[in-house]
Amino acid sequence: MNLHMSVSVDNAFKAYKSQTVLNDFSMHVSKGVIYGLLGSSGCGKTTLLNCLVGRKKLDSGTISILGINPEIAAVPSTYIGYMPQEIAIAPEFTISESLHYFGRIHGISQSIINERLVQYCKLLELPHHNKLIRKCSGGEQRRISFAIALINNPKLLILDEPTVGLDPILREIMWNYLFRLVKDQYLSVIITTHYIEEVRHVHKVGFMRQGQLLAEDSPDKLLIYYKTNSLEKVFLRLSQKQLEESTPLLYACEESLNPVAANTKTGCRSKQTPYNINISVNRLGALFKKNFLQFYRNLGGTFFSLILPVLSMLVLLIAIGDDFKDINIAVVNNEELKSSCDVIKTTKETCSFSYLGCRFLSTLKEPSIHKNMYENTEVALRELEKGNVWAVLNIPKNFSTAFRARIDDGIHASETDLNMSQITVWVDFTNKQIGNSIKIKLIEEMFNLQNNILNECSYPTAYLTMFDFKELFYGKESDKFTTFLVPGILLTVIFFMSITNTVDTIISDRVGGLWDRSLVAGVTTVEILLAHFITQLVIVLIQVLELMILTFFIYKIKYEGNFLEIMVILLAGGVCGMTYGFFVSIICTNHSRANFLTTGCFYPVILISGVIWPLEGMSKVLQYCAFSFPIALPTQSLRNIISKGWNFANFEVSFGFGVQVIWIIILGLICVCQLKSTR
Ligand SMILES: Nc1ncnc2c1ncn2[C@@H]1O[C@H](COP(=O)(O)OP(=O)(O)OP(=O)(O)O)[C@@H](O)[C@H]1O
Repeated sequence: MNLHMSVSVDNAFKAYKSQTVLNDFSMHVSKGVIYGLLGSSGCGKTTLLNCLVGRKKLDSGTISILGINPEIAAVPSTYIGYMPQEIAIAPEFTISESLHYFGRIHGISQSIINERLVQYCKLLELPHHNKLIRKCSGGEQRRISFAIALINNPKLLILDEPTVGLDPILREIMWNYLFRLVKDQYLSVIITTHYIEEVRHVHKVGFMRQGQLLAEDSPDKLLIYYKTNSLEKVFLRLSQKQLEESTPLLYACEESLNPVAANTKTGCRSKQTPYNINISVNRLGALFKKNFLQFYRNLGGTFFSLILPVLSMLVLLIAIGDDFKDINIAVVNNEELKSSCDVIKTTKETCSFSYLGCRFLSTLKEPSIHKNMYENTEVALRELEKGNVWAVLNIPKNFSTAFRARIDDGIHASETDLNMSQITVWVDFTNKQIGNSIKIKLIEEMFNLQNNILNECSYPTAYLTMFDFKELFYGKESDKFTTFLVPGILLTVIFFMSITNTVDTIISDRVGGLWDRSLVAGVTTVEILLAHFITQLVIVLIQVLELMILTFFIYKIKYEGNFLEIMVILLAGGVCGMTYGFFVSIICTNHSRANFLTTGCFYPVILISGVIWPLEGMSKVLQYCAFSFPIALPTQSLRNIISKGWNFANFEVSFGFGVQVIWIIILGLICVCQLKSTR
């Protein structure tokens, strides 16, 4: 180990799938120097820096940072100050909150952070410290990012293109400050830049091309060696030489011959660092504050999380499940003139077999049925054909007398009487729900009319009645379709809201680089996941409570079972959605992919999970598929608690809950494994 070395990289290889990005790369940075890493776009500079700070892992080769091999032991995060290429600060933070967030992660006291905040604001000409990051200009954001890299007074500063977007005066200020830090604090700096002449005065430059280091030395020595006055020309000459020789070429100063480098051309795969499960209250506190600020400063997200679930449920409760209204039907009453029907309204109903058509029609009332009287069946049927009515009723001429004959003569009734005592109905079944509702309504009303007449005449009512429907244990005939829908919709709303919230926050952090920057600053993956988990759990809890208050207390949907058990199933649904959200955020690298994966599973889940249509109406294969989904069986559990009053002691309830727990465990494990293997 060379104690004068700040960073040594030896024989590094790194590939993304088939593309080799670092190809036998070696580089050496002494303590107390500024090292300018130069290279064309896409040559692997950022990849190298990511490997140095632990964001990525080498496929083979060795890295030593301040004498520590990060493959063997973690480099203390307080040693390194890191400014990534992306801004990597939460846009919802203010400048002050950004510095406090990273300072707190590094374990720096509030008073010191405040001191440094004042110092950096002055030095880097930052706007007022209460200004939101999203309202700062690109150059301001870059300077804030630079200040964050300095907040922990690091021994090694790694800066990925820090001067992009800065005006020459600010660039000058930044460079002067770096030279002062190196002089005063014996700090080492690795800096990448596209502006080659910018590094003219650094202590050492490294030229990188196609994953290899072409040369590293002081700019002066390189200029003398290549007999030119421009570093740009040096780079061009080196590049040409590499093309001509097409073999690794290294013009190296004596430092590159250090013993570590010479002895470590192992070519073996890097060892995985053990998964860090340390949890610090300080870092968790910083993460919670970050999550809270991101939540409440994001008005759209807050609205989405807290108002939308209630709105969705409200729409369901108002729009679905109520009885149909104003269904137009056409009626042809051949029995009597229309005016005769008015007579029976004032006539006391006795055992009289007259105007039965009118009596039947008087039971079909507004608001559900709207009757349109016609004198002629052909005209009525034409209305059905035109789609103006949903059904046509034709009451025969001798309906009442034939009805009496049917009752009196029983099986001896003539065929004519049997036919004449039947009302012919043509129904438009293109809308199954409406068609069936008309059918059921007509059958029910005819059943009531028959019973009334038999009662008036003191005949036994069982005479014409083949079924005696009774309500016993569960459910009432008067229960609306909403009662069936509520459990599934509650679970689905919670499940998908939870997915969307989780995906939105995590992907934003990952894409913006904040996740990785926090890791480099010392936060562990477990802490990030735990902080997200607890924050999301609080949001899910609020969502569950507002949905339950709306459904069961404001809209007064009856629930037979235990309120707390309903809450447990809904919370588990939320956690299930959250773990699926974690999974989506980990495997997707951007918002649009995550959206496809989230919305892509919405319809299959909602359609085949028995939320809208009973599972019994599906094929067996589909039913088994649905059972494995995180919504189907839990919906049945919830339905059993709400409608039947069952509890967790009942297998039908606990099994659905078990499915949720299994989903949570499996998805959680996949997330942890995926996070371990993605570097
Ligand atoms: N996660 C990734 N997956 C696949 N390829 C990647 C990934 N990250 C980088 N690359 C590819 O690796 C190569 C080197 O990328 P890198 O960002 O390290 O280059 P760079 O030198 O920093 O470029 P620039 O100066 O433009 O930022 C590029 O071709 C890039 O497309």
